[in-house]
Amino acid sequence: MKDEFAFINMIKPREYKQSTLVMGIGDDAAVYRPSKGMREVICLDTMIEGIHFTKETLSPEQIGQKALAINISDLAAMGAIPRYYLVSVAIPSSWSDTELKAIYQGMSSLSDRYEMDLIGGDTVSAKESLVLTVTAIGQVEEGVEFFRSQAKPGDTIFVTGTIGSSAAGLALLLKHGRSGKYSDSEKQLVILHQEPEPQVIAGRLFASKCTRMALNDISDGLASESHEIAEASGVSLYINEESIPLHNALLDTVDSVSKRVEYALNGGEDFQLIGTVSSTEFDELIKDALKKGIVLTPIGEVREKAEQLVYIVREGSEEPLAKNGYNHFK
Ligand SMILES: Nc1ncnc2c1ncn2[C@@H]1O[C@H](COP(=O)(O)OP(=O)(O)O)[C@@H](O)[C@H]1O
Ligand SMILES: Cc1ncc(C[n+]2csc(CCOP(=O)(O)OP(=O)(O)O)c2C)c(N)n1
Ligand SMILES: [Mg+2]
Ligand SMILES: [Mg+2]
Ligand SMILES: [Mg+2]
Repeated sequence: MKDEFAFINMIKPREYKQSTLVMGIGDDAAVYRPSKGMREVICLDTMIEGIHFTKETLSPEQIGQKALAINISDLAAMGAIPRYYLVSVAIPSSWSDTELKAIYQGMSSLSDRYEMDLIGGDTVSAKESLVLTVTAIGQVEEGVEFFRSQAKPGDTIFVTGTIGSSAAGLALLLKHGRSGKYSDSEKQLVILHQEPEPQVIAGRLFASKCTRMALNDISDGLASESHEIAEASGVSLYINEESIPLHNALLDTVDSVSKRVEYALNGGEDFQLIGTVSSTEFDELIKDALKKGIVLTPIGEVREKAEQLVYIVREGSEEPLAKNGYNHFK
């Protein structure tokens, strides 16, 4: 990196997509007009070299794409429409201009698909690891409140898509690296780790159909996210182990049933959504989702608060499920 300002000039968008933008990159701060009847939704997640990725697990494009995707995923879990994002990058000398450009290309290819604009950020040097922080801004209609605290006894617990693939893909990448030789199924798992698709269409469908829903995106694993819902709502969640949807590629690749379940419950980074909603609404929702190509799977039910927050139901017997999963300081 020769010059901070030349870098900013290089990554600066040539044009913006959002009509509410007043000032993008190039002033002290960005300015946009809020939209009537909508609430602003804002979140931030960081990815650090060595913790969230290495040069062996993700390509530079994938690092950028994933850093934005995990933030869009948090917006999706609030039912929001993605609009804007800001990027902070701390760059060590071990990263070339070409790699950095590719990181931004990864972000912009994803943001193009969601019509999001890059409207600001920060560029600093770092000693050892690359640190990439994305702030994402979205909007949701007044009244849509998909908070973790909204689960009620009798609700159906569901997930979008399949769970556990990302962790299985990561295990492969940590062993063989990005240029390892993979079977077709293994390759699918690797891609699911590297290029998660945030569930915006599902979030927006829920926002259009549901009045009350507890919703969370799965970054730390099903066990951890279900604990967050149970805790915030003051209820207990009962999850049927056999109902957890697994990708065919996971079934093909991992023989051990307990390993598959371990990936799904504690692996994390699937960036699918876990929700709870009244069972009558769920019956309608599952059909509406399918019309949009989204598969919702019921995986259990919410009950009155019991001794433990989350139970796993295996062959009819209920056992407490530990809040194991990704935890930065454990
Ligand atoms: N260092 C921090 N300072 C302020 N708020 C934080 C910090 N870290 C996390 N949070 C907030 O704590 C909540 C939970 O964070 P986190 O578990 O990272 O959420 P998620 O899994 O959805 O990304 C969020 O509201 C987040 O904004
Ligand atoms: C090299 C490498 N090692 C381990 C992991 C696994 N991993 C890192 S962070 C994480 C959980 C999600 O990250 P976090 O910062 O907790 O996101 P948040 O919950 O805030 O959305 C997982 C499963 C990885 N992706 N890459
Ligand atoms: Mg976070
Ligand atoms: Mg997150
Ligand atoms: Mg986390």
